[in-house]
Amino acid sequence: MTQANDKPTSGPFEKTAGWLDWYTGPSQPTFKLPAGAVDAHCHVFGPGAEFPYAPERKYTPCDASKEQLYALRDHLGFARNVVVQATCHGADNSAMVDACASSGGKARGIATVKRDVSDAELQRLHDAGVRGVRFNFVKRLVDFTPKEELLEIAGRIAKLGWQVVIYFEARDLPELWDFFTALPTTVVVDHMGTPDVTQPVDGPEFELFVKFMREHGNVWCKVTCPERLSRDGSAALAGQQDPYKDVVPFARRIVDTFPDRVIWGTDWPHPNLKKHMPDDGLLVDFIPRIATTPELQQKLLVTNPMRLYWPEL
Ligand SMILES: O=C(O)/C=C(\CC(=O)C(=O)O)C(=O)O
Repeated sequence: MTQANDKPTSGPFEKTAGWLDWYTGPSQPTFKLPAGAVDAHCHVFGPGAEFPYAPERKYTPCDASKEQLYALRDHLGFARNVVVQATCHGADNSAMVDACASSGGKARGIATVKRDVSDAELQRLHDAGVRGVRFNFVKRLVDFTPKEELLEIAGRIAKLGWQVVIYFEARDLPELWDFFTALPTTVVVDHMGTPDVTQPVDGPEFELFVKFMREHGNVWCKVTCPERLSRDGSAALAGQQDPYKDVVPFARRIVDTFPDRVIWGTDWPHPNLKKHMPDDGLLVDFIPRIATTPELQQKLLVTNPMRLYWPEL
């Protein structure tokens, strides 16, 4: 049986130089997740031998299979996953769809689609558990797609009741504002809009993000990725119970201000981290530092993601 500490493999592909593999042997979290908790942002990679990486990809990861993801889910104490299509698979959603389809209803997916996707394919994705598309504006990950093409896709998926997940860098929010605020769906922002956490939490950059959420009730936020955003050097490793201190004020502000529009996820297998790979057990222990009461934790981990991804339950 696959365990959460199985070793990563890379199949027929050669990993990007300097690639950090996901952490094996994650610790048992001290924080006990509420029953029914959802890991609302994670990925599967390949395995490349079965689901080849896309020719247009900007990085080649180590494999991170559905079995390994679900072993981690069980180890950490989550009940469900939302599997987000990663750019290394381009618009070929096969690995993500396969993960959802074989989860016994415990996983939903976020896909990448192109303008030429057929209605039949959208319906097939829906039937497999897909509930949204991701628009990625992070320049190191994707080539530019014209906004009118994305708006056309958003209009079509809105009819299925899907959401749009947006991934962008904070400095690009002013330029993307008009486009984001024109989206006709629920909009879910990855990683708090990737703030520069060396700036003040009430400085102009993060104020703009808070204004974006305050003025647009359809905008939700993943308070994820302290390990990606942190600049203070304290990692969730070796039993460290107080890592990523510089990210805490940002995440806590969003959770306190918009408790009904926040969700959380591991971001396993943590693509493209450069300095360290976190122990996912310790990442779970980060949650009570940003959602500081049982009520906030219940909303963040259960009520909110269930409303977004399993509204029928
Ligand atoms: O886990 C994430 O969200 C982050 C990624 C990879 C990614 O999103 C992708 O490949 O689509 C990143 O910042 O490199």
